[in-house]
Amino acid sequence: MSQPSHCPTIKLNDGRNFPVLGLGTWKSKPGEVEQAVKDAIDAGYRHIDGAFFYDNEPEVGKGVKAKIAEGVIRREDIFITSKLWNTFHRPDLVVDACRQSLKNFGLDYLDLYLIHWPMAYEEGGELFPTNPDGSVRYSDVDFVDTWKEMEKCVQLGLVKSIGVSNFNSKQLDRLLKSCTIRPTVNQVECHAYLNQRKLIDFCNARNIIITAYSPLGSPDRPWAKPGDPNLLEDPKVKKIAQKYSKSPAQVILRYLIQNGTVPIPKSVSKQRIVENIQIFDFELTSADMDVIDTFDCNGRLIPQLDGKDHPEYPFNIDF
Ligand SMILES: NC(=O)C1=CN([C@@H]2O[C@H](COP(=O)(O)OP(=O)(O)OC[C@H]3O[C@@H](n4cnc5c(N)ncnc54)[C@H](OP(=O)(O)O)[C@@H]3O)[C@@H](O)[C@H]2O)C=CC1
Ligand SMILES: O=C1CO[C@H](CO)[C@@H](O)[C@@H]1O
Repeated sequence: MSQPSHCPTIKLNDGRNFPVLGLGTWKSKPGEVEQAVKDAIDAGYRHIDGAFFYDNEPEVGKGVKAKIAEGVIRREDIFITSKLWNTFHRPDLVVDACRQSLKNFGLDYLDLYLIHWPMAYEEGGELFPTNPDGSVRYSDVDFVDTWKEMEKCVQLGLVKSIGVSNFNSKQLDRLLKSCTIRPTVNQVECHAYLNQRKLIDFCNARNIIITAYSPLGSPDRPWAKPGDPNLLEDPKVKKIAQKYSKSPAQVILRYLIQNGTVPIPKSVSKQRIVENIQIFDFELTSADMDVIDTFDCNGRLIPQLDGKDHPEYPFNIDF
């Protein structure tokens, strides 16, 4: 392999360094994700985005530990994120859920632990507890109470930083009013079709970093239909890419970086993993940024419709 790329970091509001690009792992299967993690570390990635829900934490952990054993990285060189799933929001379940993710990875601390969604689902059974009519059974646990236990995970030394995912501005404001430890990150869907300008400004003003999930438009999302718009095939993106001798994915990721967000593209292909980190050697002009800005169309691809009737469903307001 060629020389690994160097990935810059930004500071979280708790003073820790956060690599500005990470490897996504949703849909990366056991059997392929361990190698993907190893390839990513060899390519220079120092940030892996995981979640209990992705059902692959043991394999992700194997990849990380193999690279530590080889001496390529030390534990403190890599930033590992996991997320608390919706069925574990009840305060008595949070610390144990965190310990379970640690056990899955085979690690003794996480760098970042996020509340995956603001909605709580009924505890104690399947990840999507369903009624006979297919609707999900909700729980009325308040995420503010869940957050207190996230803070406990920090106090216990299980995690270094905590944050949220899929929270809207109102939910963040409510959390900020009652927290002791402020959320460092809000991980949300963010790409050129949903550029999240207002939420980015809102979070920046409160020193919260936006992690951009589905940054490439999640072309492998299970519900994608033939004919759905594909960001990577957009002729305007292709034209910009040609100008810089870069790929459409590299242009799209660079756009997100220049917007101050932290993209976490998923790939299990070594070639694309390498490609996706080769974005720190060029800069899009403001004219090219403006062209990509015009794509914004509230094009939400991950609507989590099973939660849509929950009082804390985050996508019923502007941002
Ligand atoms: N907090 C949350 O609720 C959510 C978090 N996430 C996180 O964000 C990550 C990324 O989002 P995700 O939805 O997976 O989608 P992405 O936008 O990262 O797209 C992934 C898809 O793009 C392909 N791809 C990757 N690189 C390239 C490239 N250079 N050129 C062409 N195709 C490419 C991948 O294929 P291949 O693998 O074959 O290369 C895969 O099909 C997730 O994996 C997860 O970690 C995602 C959704 C929700
Ligand atoms: O991270 C995620 C990946 O996609 C899932 C299916 O919609 C989401 O529930 C989850 O937020």
